[in-house]
Amino acid sequence: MSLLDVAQVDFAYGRGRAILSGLSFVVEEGETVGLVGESGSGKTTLLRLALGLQRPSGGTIRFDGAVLDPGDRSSMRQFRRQVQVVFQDPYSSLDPRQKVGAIVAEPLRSLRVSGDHRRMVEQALDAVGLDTGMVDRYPHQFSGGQRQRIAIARAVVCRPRLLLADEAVSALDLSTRLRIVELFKSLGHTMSLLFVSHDIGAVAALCRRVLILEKGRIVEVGDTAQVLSTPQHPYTRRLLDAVPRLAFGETP
Ligand SMILES: Nc1ncnc2c1ncn2[C@@H]1O[C@H](COP(=O)(O)OP(=O)(O)OP(=O)(O)O)[C@@H](O)[C@H]1O
Repeated sequence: MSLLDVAQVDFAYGRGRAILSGLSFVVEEGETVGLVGESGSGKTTLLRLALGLQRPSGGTIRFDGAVLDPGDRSSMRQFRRQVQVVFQDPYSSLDPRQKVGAIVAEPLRSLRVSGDHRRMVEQALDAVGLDTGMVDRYPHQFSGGQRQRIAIARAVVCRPRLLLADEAVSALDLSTRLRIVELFKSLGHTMSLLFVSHDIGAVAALCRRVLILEKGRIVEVGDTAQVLSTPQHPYTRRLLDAVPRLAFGETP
């Protein structure tokens, strides 16, 4: 049984045009999967469906074998503990009025997780390479890369089984991006990761498998090294030609 199982999913906003069509893929427990596509291809929409924030117009999404039902509040609360997300912008995603400790503890409070929250926050900060003494500081006292570490600490504090990352390194400068990619790599040892990015270099460094999304359809899936070295679909070839290849080291 796969951890996340997206089967024949279609989606449209309201009565609008199809945004996602016939999408099928899985993310296995412990796997790191990249999702690459141009702006507007439907990446964020797909993540919203995987988070249960939107309901598919057709098809099903299963998490750990159970169909995701955004209308079922108690199963959604269980689910939210297991699936967390990191967004692109480390500036707008953190509440400037809250101290780091409160920000990172927020999922523990809202999901009513029992246990020693202070200790869990310290463990999460430690996991993302931040000093635990930073709990009493405010987001504006940190750089973009550190803020993204805070956002990642908040996402991992309740030890999710699946982490969704939506362009989570795209707003960072190159050297910071490399360090955050390394952080995701280390987190990938303890959780599954669906890493959405138009940054093929970051995907190559992080993800063993990659899905290529064009206008809401998956046009290519495969081993990242293979897809990047011998792309089969013309859209993948165009994407690779258009994106500067960054020196991210070896594919895993
Ligand atoms: N709330 C909405 N209502 C109607 N259409 C929307 C809504 N949100 C997104 N769309 C449309 O859905 C399509 C896919 O958008 P989405 O944000 O999922 O793409 P994306 O691949 O994540 O793009 P980007 O990389 O620019 O964020 C776009 O054409 C967008 O205009």
